[in-house]
Amino acid sequence: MATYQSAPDLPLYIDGQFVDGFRQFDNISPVDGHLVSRVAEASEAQVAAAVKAAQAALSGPWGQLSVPARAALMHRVADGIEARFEEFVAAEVADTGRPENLARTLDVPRAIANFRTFADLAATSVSECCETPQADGGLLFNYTVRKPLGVVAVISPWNLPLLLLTWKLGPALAMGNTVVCKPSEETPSSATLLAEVMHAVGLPAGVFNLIHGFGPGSAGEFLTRQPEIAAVSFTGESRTGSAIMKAVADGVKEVSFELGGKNAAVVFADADFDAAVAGVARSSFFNTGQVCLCSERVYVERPIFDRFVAALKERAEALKIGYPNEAGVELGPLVSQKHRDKVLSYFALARTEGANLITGGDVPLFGDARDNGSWVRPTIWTGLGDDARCVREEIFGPVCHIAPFDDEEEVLARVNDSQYGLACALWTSQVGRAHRLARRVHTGIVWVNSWYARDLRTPFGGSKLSGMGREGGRHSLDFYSEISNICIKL
Ligand SMILES: NC(=O)c1ccc[n+]([C@@H]2O[C@H](COP(=O)([O-])OP(=O)(O)OC[C@H]3O[C@@H](n4cnc5c(N)ncnc54)[C@H](O)[C@@H]3O)[C@@H](O)[C@H]2O)c1
Ligand SMILES: O=C/C=C/C=C(\O)C(=O)O
Repeated sequence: MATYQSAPDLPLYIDGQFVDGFRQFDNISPVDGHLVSRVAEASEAQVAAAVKAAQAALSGPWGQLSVPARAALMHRVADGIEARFEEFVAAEVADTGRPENLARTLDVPRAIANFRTFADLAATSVSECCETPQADGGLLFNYTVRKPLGVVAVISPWNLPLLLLTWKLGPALAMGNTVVCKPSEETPSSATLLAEVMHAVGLPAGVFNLIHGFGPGSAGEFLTRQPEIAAVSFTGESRTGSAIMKAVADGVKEVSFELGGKNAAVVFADADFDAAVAGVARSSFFNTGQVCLCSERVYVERPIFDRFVAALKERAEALKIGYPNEAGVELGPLVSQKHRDKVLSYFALARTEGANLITGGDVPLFGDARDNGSWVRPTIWTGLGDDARCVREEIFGPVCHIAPFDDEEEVLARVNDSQYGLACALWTSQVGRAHRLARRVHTGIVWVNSWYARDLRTPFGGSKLSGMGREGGRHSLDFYSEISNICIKL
C-alpha cells in the first residue's frame, strides 16, 4: 500500500552527489494542503556546475561505452524502478494527489517501458548506406553514423511527472548523451527517487544530473542559458516553449517541444454510442483533465446531441472523486491551488460568456481536510460559440464544451479552426469517413474510436502552438543523436 505522508527534504543531484540547494521551497499536497517535503532550489552556479559535469562526463567512461552496453544500463535503470515500484507510486501520489491506481497502471509502468523501449530501439537500430557508381568506373560508398548530441537539457511538466521525464531520458541516455533534468517545481519527488536509482545503478558521475527550481529567473531559465548545452527537450506550456526558444536562439540549439493543446473529440451519429460516451468521458476527465491530449472541445452530430449531453452528464456526475488510496477513486485534485485558480477563472469566464452549465463548475465541499486541497468538479458546458475563449484557450482541467454539428465539412473546419494542433479523437463506425477525416485534421495525432492508446514506436507531437518535432520510436533516436554521413571512394 503506497503512503503519501510527508517525506524528507529533497536534494539536488549534481556530478554524482546529492547536495543541498542555496535555499528551499515547499512542496504542498494538492489533496489537503499538507507539507509533503522541502525541496532544494539550485542556484545559477549549481546549474552551471551540473552542465559542466555533464559536459565532462561525455569524454569519460560514458563516452567510451558501446550502444549495447548503454542499453544494458538503461535496462538496469528500469530494473531499479521496478524494484522500488511502490515508492515511485507513493512519490507521484504525494505530489499530484492522483489515484494510486493511476500511478500504478500508467505512470510507473510507462517509466519502466520508456527506458526498456529506447534501450532496445537503440541497440537494434541500423544506419543508412548507399553505393554511387562513378563515371570512371569507381564507386562511392556512403554510410551514416549516429553520435550523441552532447549535453541535453530536459525540462518537464507536472501533469505526468515521471512518465514525461523518462519519455525524454530513455532515448537521450540510450543515444549516449548526458543530461541535466529540471522537473516541475510542483512535482519534484519521483525525479529525486529516480536520481537514487541512477546513482545505485552506477551511471558515471555527471551523466545524469537533477536540478530543482522554477522557470523564469530560476533553475529552468538558468539551464537553457548555459552555453554548453547542445539541445533542449521541453514539455510544457506553449508560452514557455516560446520563452525557451528565445533563450537558446543565439546559440542555435536543437529543440524538441511538446506543448499545449485544445483538442477536439468528434462523435458521429453512427458511432457506437456507449463507447463514444465512455471514450469522451475518459478523454475529457482523465487525470482530472490534466493531460495535453484531453478533449476540451466535443462536437456531436445533431441527431444524437441531446442524448449524448445527457449521457456524458450522467458519466461525469458518477465519477468517484476521493483520496488517492480510496477504493474505486477515479478523480484526484488539480495539481495546485494556483492551477485551480486558473481553472476556476475559466469557470467564471464561461458564465460571463453565456455558457449553459450542464454539470460541475464549482468546488466540491468535503467537510474534511480535502477542503484545504485543490479540488474541482468535472464540468460540462454547451451553448458557446466557436469564438468563445473557453472554446479556444487551453484550460487544463476536467472540463469540456459540447457543440452540435451537421456534416463532415462543417465539423472539420471547426476542429481545424484552432491555434493548436496536437490531438483529435474521431468516433464513427464508417471506416472510409474515419480515414478521410483523419488525414485532413491538422493535428499530430488522431485516434479513431479510441483515445490515448499508445505505441511508443509511433511519432508523438503536434503542430502550430502544440509544439515542434516528433518523439517516439526512431524519431527519438533521430532527435537525440547527431547523424553524420561518411563517403568513401572505393
Ligand atoms: N504536448 C505535450 O506532450 C504536453 C505534455 C504535458 C503537458 N503539456 C503542457 O504543459 C502545460 C502544463 O505543464 P506546466 O504547467 O508544468 O507547464 P510550464 O510550461 O509552466 O512548466 C513546464 C516546465 O518548464 C519550466 N519552466 C517554466 N518557465 C520556464 C522558462 N522560462 N525556462 C525554462 N524552464 C521553464 C517549469 O519549471 C516546468 O519544469 C500545459 O499547457 C500542457 O498542455 C504538454
Ligand atoms: O500531457 C501530455 C501527455 C503526453 C504523453 C506522452 O508524451 C506519452 O504518452 O508518451
